[in-house]
Amino acid sequence: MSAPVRADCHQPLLDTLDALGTGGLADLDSAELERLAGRIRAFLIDKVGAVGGHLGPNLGMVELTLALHRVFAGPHDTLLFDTGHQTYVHKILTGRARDFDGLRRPGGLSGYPRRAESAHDVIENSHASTALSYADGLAKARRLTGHGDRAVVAVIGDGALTGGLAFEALNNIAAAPERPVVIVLNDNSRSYAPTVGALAGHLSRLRRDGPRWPAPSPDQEPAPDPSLAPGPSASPPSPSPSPPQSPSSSSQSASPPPSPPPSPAASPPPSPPPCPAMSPPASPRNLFELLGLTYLGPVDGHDTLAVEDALRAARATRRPVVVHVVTVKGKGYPPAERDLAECMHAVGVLPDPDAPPAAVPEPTWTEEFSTALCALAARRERLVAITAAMPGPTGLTAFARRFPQRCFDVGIAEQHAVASAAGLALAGLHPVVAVYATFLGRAFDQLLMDVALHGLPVTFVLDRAGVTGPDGPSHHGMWDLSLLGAVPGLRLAAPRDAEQLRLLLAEATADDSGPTVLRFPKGNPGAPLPRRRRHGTLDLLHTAATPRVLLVPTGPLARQALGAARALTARGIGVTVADPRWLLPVPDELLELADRHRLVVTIEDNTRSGGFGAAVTQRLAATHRRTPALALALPGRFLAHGTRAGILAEAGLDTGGIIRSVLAHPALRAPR
Ligand SMILES: Cc1ncc(C[n+]2csc(CCOP(=O)(O)OP(=O)(O)O)c2C)c(N)n1
Ligand SMILES: CC(=O)[C@@H](O)[C@H](O)COP(=O)(O)O
Ligand SMILES: [Mg+2]
Repeated sequence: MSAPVRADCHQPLLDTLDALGTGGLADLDSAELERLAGRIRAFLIDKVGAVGGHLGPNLGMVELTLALHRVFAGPHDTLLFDTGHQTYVHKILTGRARDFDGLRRPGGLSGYPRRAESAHDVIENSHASTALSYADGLAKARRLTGHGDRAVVAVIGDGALTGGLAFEALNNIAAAPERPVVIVLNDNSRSYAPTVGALAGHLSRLRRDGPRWPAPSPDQEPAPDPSLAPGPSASPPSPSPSPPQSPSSSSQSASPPPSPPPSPAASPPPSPPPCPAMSPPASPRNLFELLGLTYLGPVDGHDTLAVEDALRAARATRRPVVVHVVTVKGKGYPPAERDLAECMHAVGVLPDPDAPPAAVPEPTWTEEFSTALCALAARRERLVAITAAMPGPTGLTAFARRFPQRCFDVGIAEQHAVASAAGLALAGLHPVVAVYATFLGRAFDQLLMDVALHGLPVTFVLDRAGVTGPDGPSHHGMWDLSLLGAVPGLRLAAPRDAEQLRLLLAEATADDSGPTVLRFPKGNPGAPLPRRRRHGTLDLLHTAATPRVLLVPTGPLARQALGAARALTARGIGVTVADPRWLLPVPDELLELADRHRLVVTIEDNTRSGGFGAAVTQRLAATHRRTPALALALPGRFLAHGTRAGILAEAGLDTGGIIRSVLAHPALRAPR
């Protein structure tokens, strides 16, 4: 899969990586490590800036990942990365530097770990807060299968640690002191925005007041906490290195673990220095020690050797241990470090500073939602909004600024977001839960049993519904219609353009009968799609004197349906395009309209199984209607990363695909 390497400024890095071969990384000295880190950082800025991706998170991971690969030898040892968006350096160190020109592009390098790319990659799911659970399972398996020598290491961000699943795992990991797990907490004090909640406060105090690893000498000032930086600055102070610390608890020397076999990325690490086996201190100093975990840190995450020292000590404890690593998101790239909103968490192609300013882009679906919600909230005081650590990406930033008391960021905690929305609704408010469609799956039980069971008025706004594209299989929002179609009392709408988004949001937030849902994709709504006329609750966008085919698109796929309708009409086939607006439950008028056509074609960017088309087919059958129905949908498999347009076309959901599917249907060949 390696792309042809451009003879470019990164050749020294590529040469260094080639020379490292099997395990040379561990042999580099401090100066060589610093030079390598600088080259990797420049590589990331250049390559990610050219194609887009998670620049901020990965700039913060350079030294930490170098230390990880110097101490642990994958794939014999297992390195798990929570969420996985911060694994570009891991990929560079495991032989994939030459593939970065194709990062997140069709057929190119995934932006997340991918087992097909490397034996060093494990968790492909980009949904946060799962890595500690994998680690718990792996540690149990290693013990049962006699592979206790293979380290289990889980890197989790401070944001992902706010997810409930992470605490479920901690509860289990900490209960088994005999099962070693190395938990590396990558604490940059941010999710997208600054991480919220009591845990964030606790970590902030640990960064500021906690013991350090290594402990500062008596004459050394404690390292400043980058998250406490006063404000925009050229480069928030990174935690300064501090000298080694002897652990606080009673200590006896522990025999160093056997050296693991070499891996392509790292030579067998030198046997760690003898290090005291640690047990929880008599007086726990933090949440982790209260649970019985060994805690090492905070350690300066940009001092490779200090991190390495802490990781070796952690490995030597042979216990479940947390290594608290303090990093700076966007480290080493001032535009990212100065981006106080999101530290360039996820960027598109960075603009060429010498190029003329680009034209003002048209509003996105997210921006249209943001504007519409603020307008409604100004009139309806009962409206409150909830986000799971994504105020910016879900369009709640403006709302939070205008109505700070009515906007709640609960951290990466979708289940809590939905259950707390039930609480807000019980008290007479109307919560709007803004969440990516793919992440709602995590809170389906709360939606079903805490909101719908009680018939509570909560509106879910699902951004990134359908095919998202570059973020790969666990980011496409392609299951919500299947899941939500099963929820009693739930109403779901899909706006086809910005005007419908405004109208449907107003209708949804005015409905207090139970849960309502709006779904729209990533990208821009495009030009308005006016209706020709109403038909009951349906908007007819295209009509025919002698209609034969009824096209029923979901939301913005109306644009593709209209293109197909015009082409089919030109071939003498009468086509009606009906936009139901409210897709679920399937409107009765749609069934009646079907009676007047030879074929009903539903078009949805949801998986075929249990989607909108399945619901229409079910209702046609249940009402004894004979009009054949054809469901055009996404295939029932995980879809690799690519472009949104390319994936939709491959699924036959573009104009040409719709035309081909209609013409191929036998109902069109039957006598008129
Ligand atoms: C369940 C879930 N909700 C939301 C997201 C979107 N998301 C991706 S990365 C991220 C922030 C992660 O913060 P942290 O774990 O601290 O990692 P960092 O980016 O700071 O390295 C979020 C909210 C997700 N991937 N999964
Ligand atoms: C890793 C993660 O879940 C998000 O950062 C995701 O990459 C956002 O993608 P968008 O570009 O669609 O906001
Ligand atoms: Mg973070």
